[in-house]
Amino acid sequence: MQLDQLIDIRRELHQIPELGFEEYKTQTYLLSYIDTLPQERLTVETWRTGVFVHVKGTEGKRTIGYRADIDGLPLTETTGYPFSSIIEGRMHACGHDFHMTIALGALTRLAEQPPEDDILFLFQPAEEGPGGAEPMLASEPMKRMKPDIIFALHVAPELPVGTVTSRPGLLFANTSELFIDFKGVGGHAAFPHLTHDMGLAASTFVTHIQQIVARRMDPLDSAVITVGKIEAGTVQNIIAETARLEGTIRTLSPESMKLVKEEIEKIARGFEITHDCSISIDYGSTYHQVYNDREQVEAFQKVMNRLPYTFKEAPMAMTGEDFGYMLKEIPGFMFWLGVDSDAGLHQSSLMPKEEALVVGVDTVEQTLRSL
Ligand SMILES: CC(=O)N[C@@H](CCC[C@H](N)C(=O)O)C(=O)O
Repeated sequence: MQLDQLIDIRRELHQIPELGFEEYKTQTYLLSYIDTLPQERLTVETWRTGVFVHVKGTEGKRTIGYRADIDGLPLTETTGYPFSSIIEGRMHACGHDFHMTIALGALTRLAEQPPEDDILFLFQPAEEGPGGAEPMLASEPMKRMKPDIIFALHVAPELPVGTVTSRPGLLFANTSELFIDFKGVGGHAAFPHLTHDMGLAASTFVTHIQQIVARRMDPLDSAVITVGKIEAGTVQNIIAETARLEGTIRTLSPESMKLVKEEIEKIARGFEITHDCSISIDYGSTYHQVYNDREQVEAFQKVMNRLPYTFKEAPMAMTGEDFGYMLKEIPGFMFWLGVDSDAGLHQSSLMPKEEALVVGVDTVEQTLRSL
């Protein structure tokens, strides 16, 4: 499969980003592309808005799994691409258009020239939230076709095209979403002493919880608490009766996640007294850490040594990935693929270099044939 064909697919997928478990157009696109491939060795099954594609190998002694996530983000694109998102307020700002295109490219090559092992492609919904990997793993088709080894990639804007990185052990963090609702007494802007301002409570809370990382965590450990959305009040001259914070917690171990949550809850109890309000906390979805199997990363490195690309050891990152749930049950690994973009992941001007698509397809295809 040539670069120009991959670019066409990527651009078509880039135009139709959809949120988790709403990937209807994406699923239709994937199915109609897969339908154009030689079908002799393929079994295609849908699962919710995702797709499983099983490729029957010539020997079929093992099954190797490859997972591509398919959802977009709630973000308005500012790339200025002529093939920008046509879906209002949605963007492929985490490279899942690349992930899907690379999977389709590798699938095309394997459908045309069969591998020895059976291969299972998983086009997985809802990686950005609420999490598609865990339910897909528990699904009936997955139980029936469960791979012996599994891997996945993620685009890396900070790496040059042609560079691939990974590491044995911990690659990505434990994550937990964080939703905090404040309820107090609002009122007239001119009489603050008669109210309990939830705008003030929530904004102070944001700065207070940062002290957990600075003063409650072991400095040799690490954590991130990010509040990505703050909402309070209705108009400029009414003191807010309610406020809501939305964020995410990242830690290097499940134990540290427990600690951070306990500390947030302690601060919330204190705030209920000092700000005379009630606070409720919901942790939304949580993702298990991405922990790479040493043996599989070493096997992957050997594959990379045979390809005309550069393999380097990756540092750990505080990104989260629900692929961690798959790696908890199936030995395997995740790797970063360099795509060289000035703008980073989750930025509205992310512009990965399309030459990286071929690097991705070569890497995935050769790894599926040789692990
Ligand atoms: C690779 C990547 O960017 N993944 C997301 C996963 C989000 C998990 C969840 N919605 C949360 O925010 O905790 C990330 O933000 O790291």
